Amino acid sequence: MVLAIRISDVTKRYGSFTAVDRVDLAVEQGEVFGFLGHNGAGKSTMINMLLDFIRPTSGSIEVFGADCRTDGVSARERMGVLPEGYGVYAGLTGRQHVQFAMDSKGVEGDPLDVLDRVGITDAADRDADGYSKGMAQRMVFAMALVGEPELLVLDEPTSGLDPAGAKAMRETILEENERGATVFFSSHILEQIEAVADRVGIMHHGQLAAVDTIDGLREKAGGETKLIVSVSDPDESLPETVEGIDGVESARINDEQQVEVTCAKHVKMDVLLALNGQNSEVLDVTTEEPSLEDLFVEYTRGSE
Ligand SMILES: Nc1ncnc2c1ncn2[C@@H]1O[C@H](COP(=O)(O)OP(=O)(O)OP(=O)(O)O)[C@@H](O)[C@H]1O
Repeated sequence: MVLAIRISDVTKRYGSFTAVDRVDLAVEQGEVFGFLGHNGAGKSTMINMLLDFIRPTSGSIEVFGADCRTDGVSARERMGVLPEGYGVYAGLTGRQHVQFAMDSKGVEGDPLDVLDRVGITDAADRDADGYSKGMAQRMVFAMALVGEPELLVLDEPTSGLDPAGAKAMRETILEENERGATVFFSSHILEQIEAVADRVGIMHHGQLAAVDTIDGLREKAGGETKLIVSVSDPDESLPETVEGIDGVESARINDEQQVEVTCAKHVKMDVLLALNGQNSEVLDVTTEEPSLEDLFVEYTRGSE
């Protein structure tokens, strides 16, 4: 199958400053791909090259096999776009904005249906220039949804949205994906990406520091897990009992008198057996996987 996006050895320099540094990335059709990075990591620069708003210094980008530079029109026809720093046309209502998107894509229908999906039908006939940031963001998202695009490219789609708006946006992203759309979206908000993305790319200082599924990133970041074990007799010597096991990084008694053990996933049973074998009995166990935030810190640590 043709890839939805193929980014090949792309670099973007501004004078002597390298904003995007030799990025290679392939996004399959049907994926929700999250593009994660701190402010200034190079996410928007990469997305703007994908949209042919700016040109790479070197390398190439294809969307559904069409080169973004030489065949940008056929690439753009299949995309719905929520760019960073979009403009709202003063004097046009939300309904007229969506109608404009429909006309330019040759799509029939009622703009209100699309505005309804983003929750701003009440404001459909108000001048969009007076919209709040979140409302304008929703309207531009509605414009991106017009015509059931095969690829949605969304730059920080949840910025400016309240929590309910961000949740609705995530649900719409998943609905779009279910109908078959590929979604490529950037964010510096980890939870937004963790909630919907099949795979994640972490940008750091212009480079793609890691690309994987969230589970895969967890594995690569050490595959460690935290066990929180309630025992019948939480003796101070219990941590020492498990600390000697190969694969255990640390163990301690926490404030709730539980034994907290950070260890490789494959030694979980050894830890439990050791805790059960002494003068105490294991009563309950919970595990905590590292969050995407932990992984993000792990991948970007030490090179600030
Ligand atoms: N036109 C430009 N001229 C010079 N430097 C630029 C230009 N555009 C972007 N940069 C620099 O490139 C780097 C990457 O910027 P970019 O906007 O891609 O980051 P980002 O990851 O999208 O950040 P944010 O989350 O803040 O939007 C930044 O250091 C930025 O200052």
